[in-house]
Amino acid sequence: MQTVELTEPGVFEHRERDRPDPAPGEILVRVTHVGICGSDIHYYEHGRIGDYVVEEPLILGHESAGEVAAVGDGVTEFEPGDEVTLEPGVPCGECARCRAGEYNLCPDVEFMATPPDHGAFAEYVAWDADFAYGLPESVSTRAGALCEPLSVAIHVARRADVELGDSVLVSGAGPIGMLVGEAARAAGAGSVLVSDVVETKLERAAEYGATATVNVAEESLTDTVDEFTDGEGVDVVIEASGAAQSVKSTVDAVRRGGTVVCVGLAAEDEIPIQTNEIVDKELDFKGSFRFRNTYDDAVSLLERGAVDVERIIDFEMPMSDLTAAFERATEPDVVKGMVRVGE
Ligand SMILES: NC(=O)C1=CN([C@@H]2O[C@H](COP(=O)(O)OP(=O)(O)OC[C@H]3O[C@@H](n4cnc5c(N)ncnc54)[C@H](O)[C@@H]3O)[C@@H](O)[C@H]2O)C=CC1
Ligand SMILES: CC(=O)[C@H](N)C(=O)O
Repeated sequence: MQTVELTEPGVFEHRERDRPDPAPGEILVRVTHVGICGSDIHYYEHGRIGDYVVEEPLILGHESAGEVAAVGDGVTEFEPGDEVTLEPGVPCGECARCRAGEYNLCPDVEFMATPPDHGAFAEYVAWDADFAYGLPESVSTRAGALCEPLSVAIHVARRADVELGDSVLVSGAGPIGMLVGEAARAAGAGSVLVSDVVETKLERAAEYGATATVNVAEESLTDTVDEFTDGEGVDVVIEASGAAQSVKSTVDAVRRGGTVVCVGLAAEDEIPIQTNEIVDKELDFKGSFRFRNTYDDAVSLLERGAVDVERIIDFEMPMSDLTAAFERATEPDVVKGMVRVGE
């Protein structure tokens, strides 16, 4: 089968590998669509993310969907021809965090496209059937591939305990911020204010349903939030940019007794923050990491039309042009690039 592998920063090589056989409990999936994630771009440009270093050729891509080509022994829930989306992390199932149900925090998780685990820019992937989810006819594999970033967003909305009518500030209008806005609305948020520093991203956020937007490179976030909430502060802040200034400003933007959830990953290891304000305002200040138990709900949101992931996709290119697709995905206006695998 054809694969595309990152051999060094900025270099993809097209290679032939043996098609995998599905082991007992696995399905073999003919991959049709893979979204390009910011982490794929980071590996492509830098060959590493923190301690995860690409030392051997690595197949990137973890936002994937396709068609079942074969099933391994013991798999009864799928048959060849079914369309599926793949949850990219398979946890150990045995550690304390897995036993507690927090499997997204498993230290031994095998996560696609995270060295040394390969991802989905390949014609076929053999994957644990328990981490595959059937797509109904109304949900395409192109949309189904984006159950992954949608899952990140659903988990964030759950961590934030978004309640009916809540005012929510989402910082960062990349794919995660866009989908967080959608998940917050689906959870009942009354209003969603989106901040960014790129005007075109804010225009996209407004088209996508943001109640209001603020360009924090040009306007004061505090003044906008005050105006938006009559000086109260928002009920929930979701930090989805990873920008240090944005992380710091969460504490000012949220109301007393409100909730801040950080999903963005900062370039810095440490960001100074007003801890006394967190105490004085009695904030719930949380992180959100990947997702757990979200895929069924992500598929259901797409099936019901409650979330439209198509609107964040800027382009689709074939895997045979993966370098061009990655270069295009780095353009500042682009929110999400999609790769078509196979015919
Ligand atoms: N915790 C988790 O499980 C996950 C975390 N991430 C992280 O979430 C963040 C968002 O992911 P993507 O949307 O893919 O990234 P992205 O880079 O596409 O989007 C970030 C957005 O933030 C904007 N931004 C930059 N400075 C800003 C500021 N001061 N205020 C407001 N917005 C600002 C950028 O213009 C951009 O539109 C990244 O840091 C990523 O690493 C992504 C996936 C999972
Ligand atoms: C979930 C992601 O998008 C990210 N690549 C990660 O490794 O957590």
